Amino acid sequence: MQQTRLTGKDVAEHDNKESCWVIIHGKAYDVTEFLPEHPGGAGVILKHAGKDATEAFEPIHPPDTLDKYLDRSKHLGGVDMSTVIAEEKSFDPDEESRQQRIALMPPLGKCFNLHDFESVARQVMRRGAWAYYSSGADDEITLRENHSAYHKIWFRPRILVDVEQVDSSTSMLGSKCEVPFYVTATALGKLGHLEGEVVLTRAASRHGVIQMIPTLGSCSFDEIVDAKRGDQVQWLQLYVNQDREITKRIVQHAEKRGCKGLFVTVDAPQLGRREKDIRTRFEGAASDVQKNNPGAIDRSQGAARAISTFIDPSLSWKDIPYFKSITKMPIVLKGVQRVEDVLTAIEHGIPAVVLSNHGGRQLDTAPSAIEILADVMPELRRRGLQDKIEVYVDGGVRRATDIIKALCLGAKGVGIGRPFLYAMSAYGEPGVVHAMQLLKDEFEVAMRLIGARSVGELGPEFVDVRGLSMHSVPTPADFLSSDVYDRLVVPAFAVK
Ligand SMILES: Cc1cc2c(cc1C)[n+](S(=O)(=O)[O-])c1c(=O)[nH]c(=O)nc-1n2C[C@H](O)[C@H](O)[C@H](O)COP(=O)(O)O
Repeated sequence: MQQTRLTGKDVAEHDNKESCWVIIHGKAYDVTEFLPEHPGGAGVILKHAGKDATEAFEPIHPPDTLDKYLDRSKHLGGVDMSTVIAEEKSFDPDEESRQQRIALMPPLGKCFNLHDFESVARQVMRRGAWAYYSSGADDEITLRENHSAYHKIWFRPRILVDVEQVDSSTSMLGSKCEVPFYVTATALGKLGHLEGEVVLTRAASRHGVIQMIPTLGSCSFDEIVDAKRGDQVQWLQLYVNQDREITKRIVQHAEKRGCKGLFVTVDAPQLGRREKDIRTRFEGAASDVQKNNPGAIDRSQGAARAISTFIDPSLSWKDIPYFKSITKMPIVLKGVQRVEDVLTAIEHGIPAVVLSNHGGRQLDTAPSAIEILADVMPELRRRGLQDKIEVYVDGGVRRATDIIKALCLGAKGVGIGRPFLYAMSAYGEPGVVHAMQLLKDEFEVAMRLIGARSVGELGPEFVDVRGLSMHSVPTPADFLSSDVYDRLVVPAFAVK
């Protein structure tokens, strides 16, 4: 018997803290009891109480979230959407000018490097989305050091080597790949593009690039795996949940779906304070709540805090045997930041680490990954341990020369985050495909010019790192990346 469908009026009657219903994708849900548990605070839900909340829900939560985490008794059934009164969209001058910029944006062919995508994305993305993607922690010193550290390394090019054939292929975690870089895990892909992470999946498959699937994707894990083509390699990035049963379920499902590596993020017992994200979200959420309820400012500390309260801060070396007991996938520690921890990882039988500071989004004034790499590899060689572990780096990689410097210093591969997000947000899948092609083209030229024919030929003799550990030394003016850098701001005064 056809279940009677609710009307918009039925739902609209439940528009408060005592009884809060919302509509998501044409179905009604009673989220009253969930309000105090919502990581993003009750305010963001109450703003949509009694209404269609699909637009706000979409970029932050994979479609299967409610099926997975909201008790079935709270699923109220379908809503006759013809009876739902669409919310009046108040005039948003920001959105108006954003649409004008989109109409005037440069064609994709005018993007010649990864910075170009950052520059365009900053103009055409919604403010909150840009803030979430671009932000680093605190003063964003590490965010900027990640890229400028590469400018403290100089090449020692070799001449009169036959470089007619250049081969960029390599292997990472035992998987063959066309290029020595991969798409690293970045959350909330639908903030930048309606389709979210599957755009990165499809683009990566075009170039034989490995994709690391984020725990906090906007797309569900299965949507991202279903989007892969052929024998495309995917890894899983894991934020460890305080509920180890949930973690076990996620990991074993990823292994069953063919993931070739488990990247446990270890630099985020709590997500960092990214003030651009907080400032944008705070303005959005708090101003409304403050107006009608000054006492209860919405405490959503930006999207980052809103999505990460499940992460287990008690994670420690003691948990390594647990991970080995629940999966056969190689276990990689992502976010290692000192030599001693690489050595401890080897002692625990960990096959690979990612030297990373989370793109400068966690501990500000943590060193760049490339600087740590320059410490780690000589120490591993000194102890005869260089073949015991694969070392990856990520953070601030914007040129193929950055990738080559990392390979020369002993990295097995390089993760890239924001550039592919910006390319996706500004130009969709064609943008990401173009960004990857630009990197490939740059790689071929740079390899020829330093006199190397394959990734295997690269070594420390090709680089001079004497300037790397001097933090105060001014690096050459890097106009392109400083021009696209979105400076931090201070609180704005009201306009009379
Ligand atoms: C840019 C970005 C990075 C995130 C990211 C989201 C964004 C928008 N998120 S976050 O929401 O929690 O911070 C993740 C994440 O889900 N998990 C993770 O391990 N790293 C996350 N990272 C870090 C990422 O995996 C790389 O370490 C970092 O992006 C490399 O720096 P670049 O962006 O400069 O390439």
